[in-house]
Amino acid sequence: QTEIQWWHAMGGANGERVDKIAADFNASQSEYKVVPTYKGNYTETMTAAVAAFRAKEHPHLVQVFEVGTATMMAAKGAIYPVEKMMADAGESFDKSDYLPAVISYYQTPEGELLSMPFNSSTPVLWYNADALKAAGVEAPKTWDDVKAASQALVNNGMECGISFGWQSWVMVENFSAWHDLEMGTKENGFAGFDTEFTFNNEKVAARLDDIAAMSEGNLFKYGGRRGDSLPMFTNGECGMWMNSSAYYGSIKTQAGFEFGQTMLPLDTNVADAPQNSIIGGATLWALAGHEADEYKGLAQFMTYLSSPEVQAWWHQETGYVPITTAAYELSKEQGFYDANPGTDTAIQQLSLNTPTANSRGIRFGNFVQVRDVINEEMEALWAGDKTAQQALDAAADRGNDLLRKFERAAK
Ligand SMILES: O=P(O)(O)OC[C@H](O)CO
Repeated sequence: QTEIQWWHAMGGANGERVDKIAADFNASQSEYKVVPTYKGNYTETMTAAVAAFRAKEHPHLVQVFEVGTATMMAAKGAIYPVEKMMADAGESFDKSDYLPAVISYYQTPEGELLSMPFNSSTPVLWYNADALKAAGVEAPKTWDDVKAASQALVNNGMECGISFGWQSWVMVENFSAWHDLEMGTKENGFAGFDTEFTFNNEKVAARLDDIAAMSEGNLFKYGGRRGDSLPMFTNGECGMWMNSSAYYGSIKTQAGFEFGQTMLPLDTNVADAPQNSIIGGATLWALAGHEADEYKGLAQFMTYLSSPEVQAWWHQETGYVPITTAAYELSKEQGFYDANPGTDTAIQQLSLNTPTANSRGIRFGNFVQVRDVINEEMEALWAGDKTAQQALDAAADRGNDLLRKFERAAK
């Protein structure tokens, strides 16, 4: 049997689901064996793969989060563009089967698809339906609604109104896309690596200052950089939580209350209507330097993984979006959205309008490091050490240095 190594970043229940996908594929044929290995969180998995490539001990397939795209693209010689890999392996593959919001994020300017869509998400607003009902408020649609609902929740005895995680993704990257604001020049980096950040504008600053002010009386409570604040929501401390649609699986098993999800709130000072949100999550990158026969097995596995049945199952279990139209249609046919209202929020948000240059996505070099910088500066804001403008200006300056460093290295 030919082994195919798959490094991934899915811990807990999602790790078990990844194992099941591999095991089911392995049971479906006898030539190949996919071996999934959990390598830590997204950053750790990506770092491990880069180090392994240098040592020539790299896997065939690695899961990389969306902000690692520019870095992976620049790692010439290390990656095997998935579209080419499928063609070379003689595996039939049609890009148009996949969601445009996902495909467009992972294509070169010439239209070549670099990595295989697998677990794409988008941030949504999760709410404790029981708590909102008890406080006499509806699920919020605007930031004014969010503030009013937070106040009502706290007045009604809750410890906190709202929290969020992945704050650069939710409150800078997606806030910008949702309100059709530019995050950086050169079409958010898609038109070239010689780009500069522009997210330090007064609209983003005003919203973040307002959130910082909501710390008063715990209308807002900060709870960490990734999904760390999930328990604050599921334990019933905060009535609302903004984070990835992919927390669906965890919330379903951990929340002892009726919950719902709705679209990201609109800042009516910035726009009259939302644009569209952008994806997060990860895709699967084939790495170069293995045997042709192994890629043949990998290509077959890619086809299996993208099948409507596997994708619909993964989507319905996890809250990641169905990455193909067929998986979305199958989920509709299976009655998933009727039985679980709100579970199509992510896909609705992603396809709300034709994306603009501001809402297609972002492609910035060194963005994994830039996110650390944005996290640090936002934490200075939440701690009351900086105003939002000061924090954003510092993040943009430090981020621009990282962009220049990336540009120099890519030349
Ligand atoms: O929790 P995920 O997998 O939806 O990912 C969230 C962010 O997009 C990671 O960059």
